[in-house]
Amino acid sequence: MPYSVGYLGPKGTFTQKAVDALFPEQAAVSYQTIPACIDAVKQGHVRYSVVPLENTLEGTVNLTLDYLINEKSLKIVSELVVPVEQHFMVHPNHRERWTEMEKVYSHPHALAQCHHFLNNQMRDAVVETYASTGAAAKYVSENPDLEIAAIANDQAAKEYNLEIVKANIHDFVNNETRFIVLSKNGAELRMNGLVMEGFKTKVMISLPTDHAGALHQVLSAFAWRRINLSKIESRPMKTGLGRYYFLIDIDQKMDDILIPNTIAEIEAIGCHVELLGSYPHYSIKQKP
Ligand SMILES: O=C(O)C(=O)C[C@]1(C(=O)O)C=C[C@@H](O)C=C1
Repeated sequence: MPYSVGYLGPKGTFTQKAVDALFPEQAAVSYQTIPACIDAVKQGHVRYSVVPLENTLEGTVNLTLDYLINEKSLKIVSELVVPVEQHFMVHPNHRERWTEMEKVYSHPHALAQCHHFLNNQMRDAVVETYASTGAAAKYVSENPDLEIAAIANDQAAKEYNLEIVKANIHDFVNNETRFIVLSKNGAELRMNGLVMEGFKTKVMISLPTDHAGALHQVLSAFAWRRINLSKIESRPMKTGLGRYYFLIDIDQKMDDILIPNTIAEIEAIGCHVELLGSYPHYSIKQKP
């Protein structure tokens, strides 16, 4: 049955690459911001939404995580890692004079992935953030008279008829972004055309105040059961200085005994535990 999928647009974003790989046959609906994508699935305008969660060079996309923490009605149902290659592009009129562009636009994460290039080759240009790489490329194509450039991917260059004047300007190779699929119905989502690499379960834990060694006890509840964790990070609760949520990725699927018993042990210390999703993960490999 056809359905629609929300993503951080417009056309030509890295999120669109993730959507094309995950949902090649469904209608993709573009939203201008990550919160708009999350609201669209929450309000039932789309069945799923795809948003970026983490990048190799820049780390967590805090906006996504902070929204997710507060959206109790949504769950992560799938995950896809996509290679990220950033290119410097201008309107074809400026092809010969690209080093003289006055402004460079892109998503903050994309700009942060290209520090060396910007510092060495575009030192005098003003760097300005845009809601997405695709939106930056679109703006550059719509303003051929301005001396401006965008950092975006090859699909954006094609979509908006821009010229890539410097390819692969990201600071380090193996640049990848992890995207998650959100839905109201928390059922795991397996993708047909992709090879599944494993399962994850993401939980969010808040510790009791004034409980010495609480985090140690949380981690040991996983450790003595030999449950592998692949990530632990903290985000502010935004209720007072020094108050943080801990987000933990468990390297296996939710089961009937092991993970529920671990959660019960953690809750017995006075922690609050919330399940953000138990889902398969996939990746698109880097080109050799
Ligand atoms: O702007 C885009 O193209 C996005 O899909 C967002 C995003 C991000 O938020 O990290 C995704 C991948 C790249 O790392 C740069 C930007």
